[in-house]
Amino acid sequence: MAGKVNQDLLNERAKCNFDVEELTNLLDDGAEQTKKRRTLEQNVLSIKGLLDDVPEEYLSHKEKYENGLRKTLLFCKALQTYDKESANKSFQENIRLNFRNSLWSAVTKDTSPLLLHLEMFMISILEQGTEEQSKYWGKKAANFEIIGTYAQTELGHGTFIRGLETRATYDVDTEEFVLHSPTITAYKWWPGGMGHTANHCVVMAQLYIKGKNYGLQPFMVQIRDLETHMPLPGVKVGEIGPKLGFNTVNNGFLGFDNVRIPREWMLMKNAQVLKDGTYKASPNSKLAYGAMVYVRVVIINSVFKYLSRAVTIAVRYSAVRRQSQPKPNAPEPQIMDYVTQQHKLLIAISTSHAYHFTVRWLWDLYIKTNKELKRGEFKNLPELHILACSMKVISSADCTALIEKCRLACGGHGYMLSSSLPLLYGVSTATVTYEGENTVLLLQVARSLVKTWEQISKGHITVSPSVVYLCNRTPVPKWDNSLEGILQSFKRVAKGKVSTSVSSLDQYRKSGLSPEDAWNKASVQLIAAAEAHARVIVLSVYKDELERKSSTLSYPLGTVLLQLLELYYIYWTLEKTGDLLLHTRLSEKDVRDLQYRYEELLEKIRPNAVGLVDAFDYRDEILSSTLGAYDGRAYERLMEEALKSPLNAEPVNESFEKYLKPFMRGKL
Ligand SMILES: CCCCCCCCCCCCCCCCCCCCCC(=O)SCCNC(=O)CCNC(=O)[C@H](O)C(C)(C)COP(=O)(O)OP(=O)(O)OC[C@H]1O[C@@H](n2cnc3c(N)ncnc32)[C@H](O)[C@@H]1OP(=O)(O)O
Ligand SMILES: Cc1cc2nc3c(=O)[nH]c(=O)nc-3n(C[C@H](O)[C@H](O)[C@H](O)COP(=O)(O)OP(=O)(O)OC[C@H]3O[C@@H](n4cnc5c(N)ncnc54)[C@H](O)[C@@H]3O)c2cc1C
Repeated sequence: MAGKVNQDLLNERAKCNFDVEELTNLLDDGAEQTKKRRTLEQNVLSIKGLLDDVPEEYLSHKEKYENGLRKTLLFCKALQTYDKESANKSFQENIRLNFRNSLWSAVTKDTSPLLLHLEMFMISILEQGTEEQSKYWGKKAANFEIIGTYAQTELGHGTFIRGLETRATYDVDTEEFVLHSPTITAYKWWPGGMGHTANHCVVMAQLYIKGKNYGLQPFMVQIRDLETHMPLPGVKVGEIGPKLGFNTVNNGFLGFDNVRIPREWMLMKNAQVLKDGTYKASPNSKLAYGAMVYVRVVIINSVFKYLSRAVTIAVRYSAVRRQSQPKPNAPEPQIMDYVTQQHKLLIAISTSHAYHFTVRWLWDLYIKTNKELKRGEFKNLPELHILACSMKVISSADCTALIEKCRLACGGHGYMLSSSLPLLYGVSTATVTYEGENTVLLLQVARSLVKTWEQISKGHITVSPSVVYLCNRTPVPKWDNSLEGILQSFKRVAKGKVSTSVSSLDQYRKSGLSPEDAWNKASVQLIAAAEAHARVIVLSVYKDELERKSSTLSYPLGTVLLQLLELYYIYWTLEKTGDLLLHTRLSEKDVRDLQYRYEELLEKIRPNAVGLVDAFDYRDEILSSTLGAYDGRAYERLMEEALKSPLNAEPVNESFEKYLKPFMRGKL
């Protein structure tokens, strides 16, 4: 819909006092990347049939899947044509390069039935397979000769993976594994693309050799015929039905009735089963969980991008929306001028930046640790696991909550599917649950913090870099309002929470509770300690990484980015006042000062709000929102979308004659 740009948005853009392009380049990791991304977007999005004519919402469940798959495949083809550079790069190099790429979401808004193929299936092959297996399966998967998914969760168990029931029993005589689902609860449940898309999957199953259980291992299993796509004998496969989101992802169920696969189809980079049934253990049993660590890292990237899209929509809409008349005879203000609105939205911009920096830092750590694992060094694996858990939890929880805030900030129109905000919430809130439910992952983090605390108490002071602050024995200093001072205070809070939860745990143990019951009883405190630890990491990485970049930034951009960082720090200080009052020397006066500083920052950042979201540089096709388009013509777009409703195709719906009229006449 080409048209004049809304005057309020033009005014906002004129007010912006930094170079939007400079920020876009920073977020893209360089001007060259911005250029490449834009060219790719332009080329791909001009392909016919990639974007929907009829909004997806009006399609049936079945049609949504079919349409989602059709578009995904067109999209993959388009990438093969226009993204030749990626084809020559490794899977992991591409992940880093595509960190900024949200192009796929213009095409498959509610994600794609190939999502699991492209993410977990690929990474499992590359990280869990031997060199030979990785080459063989990796090539087939990359060329889409086979389509796969990752089948771990079962109807009965998702979190507790040691409790999974699917069995892979080794038959020495035939040198095969027999895959079997002994009960209904052993059915795989949830894998994306499993329903009707995948013909292969990596199945996590309990390995049995001569009656002995060797724990969970990954197996490549073909589930459908490559020619007819019919399920293979012994395979029961289907789709699990409509969900809050992910309705085009084709999540499925899968059961096995004694399905045989060759011995070589166990992914044997870590643990191995020899022909005669000899089991060679993995050097570290947790290496089988590697695909989960990887996905926890990339989730941070996806979730903050969902947030940056939501806040782009909400800020642009808040610039064009006018409401109420606080000053008599004055025009209605833009809702963005209400400080409560700024309070809702500006934190969403700084949170997007916080996770932008965090995920890059964590990805580099992931790559470094992975290289060490390849050399047989495992010492940094626990630290990576705990950081991935902490950051997955806090990013998914924060971003999802803020996306909902963005939706609410758009009032009634934010409730329209055409705003894209409900959809963004749907895909984002899934990240709170998948790849390790957040509470459960916080308990993993707490387990590690408690162990570290106990080691420190026993005098062992060589601890991982991220928890060094737990060793701090200095007395609590006077409150310091600088960013460094605030960071140190958050460390005091985390340390205090770890300390009190460990002493509660001890007390419960001493009172006669078993270690497990004591743990359960203290678990509310434990997850609060874990969350406080996660907050410390984000605060410190955001600050460190921005400061590292600051010498390369122009003064105006450096200033606005620093304001956003400060806003983030003060927002969380005010959110956590109770904790800070308990564990630091924060006073009532300090809180009042911080509140004023916060209000001052909102005022300073306000004129740049539209510039800041423009810098995320989402094309209208990617935002796909009636409220958030670049030209700000929200009302025209809302009307245009409403007219697409099939109900509006005829002035009188047949239900009038059938039901309403007889009912009105008392004849129904
Ligand atoms: C072309 C078109 C366009 C297409 C689009 C293009 C793409 C565009 C991109 C779009 C964006 C999308 C983004 C990607 C999304 C992908 C989708 C994913 C979907 C979701 C997939 C899933 O959802 S898939 C299932 C995940 N399901 C879990 O996630 C289970 C959680 N449950 C556990 O994970 C374990 O159950 C749990 C709790 C650890 C306990 O495990 P457990 O009982 O065995 O362990 P214990 O607690 O006993 O702990 C024993 C010791 O192991 C240590 N440890 C534990 N785990 C460890 C580990 N991983 N590494 C190292 N160490 C580990 C621990 O720290 C202890 O260490 P220590 O002894 O020293 O203390
Ligand atoms: C959209 C979506 C896509 C998914 N895709 C895939 C996929 O492709 N492949 C795949 O294998 N799986 C997939 N999953 C499954 C996902 O990984 C699991 O749902 C997730 O790990 C949570 O497990 P659960 O469903 O068993 O929840 P549960 O563990 O049953 O959680 C229910 C509640 O119990 C609590 N709880 C559980 N254990 C504990 C504990 N030890 N201590 C305290 N509280 C506890 C949780 O906090 C939660 O409140 C997907 C899920 C979703 C929603």
